[in-house]
Amino acid sequence: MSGSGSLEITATVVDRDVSVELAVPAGQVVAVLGANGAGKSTLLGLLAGQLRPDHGRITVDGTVLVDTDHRTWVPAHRRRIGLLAQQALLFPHLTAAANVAFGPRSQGRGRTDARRVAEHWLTAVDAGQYADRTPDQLSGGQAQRIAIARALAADPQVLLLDEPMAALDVAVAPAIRQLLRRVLAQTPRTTLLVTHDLIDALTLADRTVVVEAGRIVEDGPTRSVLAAPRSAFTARIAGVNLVAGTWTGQHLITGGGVAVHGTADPACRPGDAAVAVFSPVAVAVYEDDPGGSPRNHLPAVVTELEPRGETVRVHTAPFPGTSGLLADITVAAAADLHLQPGDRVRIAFKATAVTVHPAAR
Ligand SMILES: Nc1ncnc2c1ncn2[C@@H]1O[C@H](COP(=O)(O)OP(=O)(O)OP(=O)(O)O)[C@@H](O)[C@H]1O
Repeated sequence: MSGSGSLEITATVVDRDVSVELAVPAGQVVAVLGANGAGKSTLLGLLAGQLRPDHGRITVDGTVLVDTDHRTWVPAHRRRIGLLAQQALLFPHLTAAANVAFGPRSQGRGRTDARRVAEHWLTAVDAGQYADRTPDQLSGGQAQRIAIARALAADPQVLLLDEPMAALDVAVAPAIRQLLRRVLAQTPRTTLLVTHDLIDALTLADRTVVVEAGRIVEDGPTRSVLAAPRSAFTARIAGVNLVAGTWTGQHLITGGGVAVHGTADPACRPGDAAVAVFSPVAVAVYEDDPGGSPRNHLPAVVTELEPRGETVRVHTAPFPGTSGLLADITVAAAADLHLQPGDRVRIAFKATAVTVHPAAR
């Protein structure tokens, strides 16, 4: 299998007011975040060949797929770009195995060879037992596994995932997320993942771009974008506390030796890079050691007090593993503590308010 390719796109779609420019090195997984109507699907549609830009150029590994200046247009079926949508969209009359073998067959592989590729990917997505079922005999989660196998069996240079967990039952989504994480780690593949879910971005993506009103307005390592949001959209979904470290089996430990206790995603294994996520609302601020000793309490230095209506957001100084923690406390509590930037405080948060997730590479 030849694997992934580097991607470059510059494109404008005038009537949608979308104008994007993005370069993705081979093998990188990029989360694409943005509000409804921001232009995420338009970006995927341009790459998949469902939509023509008014102006633009798209290349994969230097091969030109679209170039409006030279009237170059490679149709969707001749691009090695796989698209996985919210719905599995399997061919209803074909078995799961035949659905997965479809890509290799249409690329000219023989029946036996295509069948072998299909078996490999069905096993990779833990769906070997469904090989002979037709889509009407599969649950939503099972069908999405088959759709992932079908997308990967075609060995795309670029994989486009359009909210692949959004249509699934909340109970099934974590298993599919874990599966995507596993298959993307086994064979690095240039991937664009459209999602509304912070945890998808944190656990699957090396890099996050945020689209707002048809433009890419933020671009950077996922944790930095989420920890220091600059656009209104990211501020709404992010503004969370993130602490990066290593999962020991009992807790997360930062590079500086700070332990954070929380509920770990079952995919976390001892020794793995991990990230603890918790809301500023769950964080309390004390002058001294809090009594009753919540599991997590740390020394911190106040850097900024940000009034937010009924609450005050307390920003604290960075330490290894985090760009600084946030605490949302009441105005009365902030007044009682006489908080000032530069104050040394203790911050505390319950382990039950913290979730720990495997971190993207
Ligand atoms: N088929 C279409 N024809 C014309 N305009 C469209 C079409 N689809 C989307 N648009 C417009 O293009 C802009 C970008 O929409 P797009 O669907 O790419 O956003 P999105 O970020 O994917 O949103 P969502 O999260 O709701 O899927 C919006 O202004 C939208 O109204």
